[in-house]
Amino acid sequence: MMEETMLDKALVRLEEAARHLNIDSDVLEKLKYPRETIKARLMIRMDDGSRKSFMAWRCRYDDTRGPTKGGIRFHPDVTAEEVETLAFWMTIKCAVTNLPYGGGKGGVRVDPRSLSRSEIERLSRAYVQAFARVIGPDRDIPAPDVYTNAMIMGWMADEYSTLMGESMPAVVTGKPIALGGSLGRNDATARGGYYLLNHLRDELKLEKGGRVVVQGFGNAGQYIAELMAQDGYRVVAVSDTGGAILNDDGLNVAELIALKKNGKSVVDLAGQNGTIKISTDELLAVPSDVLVPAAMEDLIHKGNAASIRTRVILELANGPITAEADTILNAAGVIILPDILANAGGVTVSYFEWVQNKQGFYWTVEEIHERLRRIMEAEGKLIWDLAKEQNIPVRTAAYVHALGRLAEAIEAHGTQAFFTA
Ligand SMILES: NC(=O)C1=CN([C@@H]2O[C@H](COP(=O)(O)OP(=O)(O)OC[C@H]3O[C@@H](n4cnc5c(N)ncnc54)[C@H](O)[C@@H]3O)[C@@H](O)[C@H]2O)C=CC1
Ligand SMILES: O=C(O)CCC(=O)C(=O)O
Repeated sequence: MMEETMLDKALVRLEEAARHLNIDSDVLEKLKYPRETIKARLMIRMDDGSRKSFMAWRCRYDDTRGPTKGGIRFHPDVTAEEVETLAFWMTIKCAVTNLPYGGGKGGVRVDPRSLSRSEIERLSRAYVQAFARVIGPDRDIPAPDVYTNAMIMGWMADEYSTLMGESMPAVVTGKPIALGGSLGRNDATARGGYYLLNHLRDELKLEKGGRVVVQGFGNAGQYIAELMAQDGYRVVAVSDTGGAILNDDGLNVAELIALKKNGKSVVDLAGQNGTIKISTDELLAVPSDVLVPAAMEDLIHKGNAASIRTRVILELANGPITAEADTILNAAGVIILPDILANAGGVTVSYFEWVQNKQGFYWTVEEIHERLRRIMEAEGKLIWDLAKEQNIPVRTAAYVHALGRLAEAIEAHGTQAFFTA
């Protein structure tokens, strides 16, 4: 028997949602496979004059609802299958928030920490050269993800514009403001999750002063810690690849962010003002009101799920909880606000950036925040109410919500031909 792949495991959640809807079997057949996954070997010149090559992928999973959209990840362990699974989640996520997009994702197998800034620039430009026929402002629109950032998106947009011979900022989102980026994209993933949590605060019985634990302290993790601390929550434990720290009186989030900006790990704060170093598994067992996974997939699994002492999980990471762990946590009464809803703020503000680029007319940060808040609250509440009405986990409700929209679009398309790679 063939081993179940990461995508197979992700699809189980879609199949479960389909049981709550009366949809044509064609819909599931269409959503079970990526439309196309392209791979390329990127060859770049290193600073010492040598050449080095890196595997890279771009997956356009489904474009029924619009151009495919999703980030590019630079990570030493990235695989084609991971990229396809992340692109599948993007397809569902864009339908959750009703953005006019399908789902895509990209990856380069590289440890960017081992490259210089100019090597990363050459790699980013090589990615665009390799995938120039795949991406495009009305075809497939990349954005940042793990270990990529605004600077990289700026290089990518610039390379694409150079290749096409005209300014095309709408090909990539998450760019620097000076190159057509949107105000509010930097903290959008965390802010969207924060608006959702805040809107459901009464239902979740959350109170100011509540304890927050954050796994992963990058873009999503730092901003959620900052927003929650500003709102009176106590961020008691955080982690990164260097390890984890705990302070029951609350960590100094601003100090931690400054530390990270200087290229250090959160564990470098251990030993100061009652902050202690703990293991990454101990982090999950720290009692909290809200646990925020903001690192990588599958870090919460059947081996550590039972140790988790929290009431609410806000999934800012994509796919941080395995299906087995999900079952354990649901049985324990932990409410999980799932990735496809909780972290949709990032792609939502990416959509705003794309609209602004196409219009050539830019919005204030207040307008961005207000539009983001409205979407997160409206979609979040519909999903929450569906979960209560049907007595199903919020994750299943989010899939049902998205699948309804996808089914409508797939059926409306009729017998559109599609090809798999
Ligand atoms: N950046 C964005 O706009 C969006 C990101 N996401 C998801 O959020 C998650 C985090 O992404 P970003 O914050 O953008 O990445 P990032 O590259 O800014 O930060 C990743 C962080 O995770 C930490 N990390 C990695 N492996 C870890 C481990 N095993 N244990 C603890 N910490 C670990 C790293 O040290 C780093 O602090 C990913 O799942 C990503 O797909 C989701 C939606 C949008
Ligand atoms: O901003 C975007 O377009 C996509 C962000 C992303 O990769 C994600 O939501 O996982």
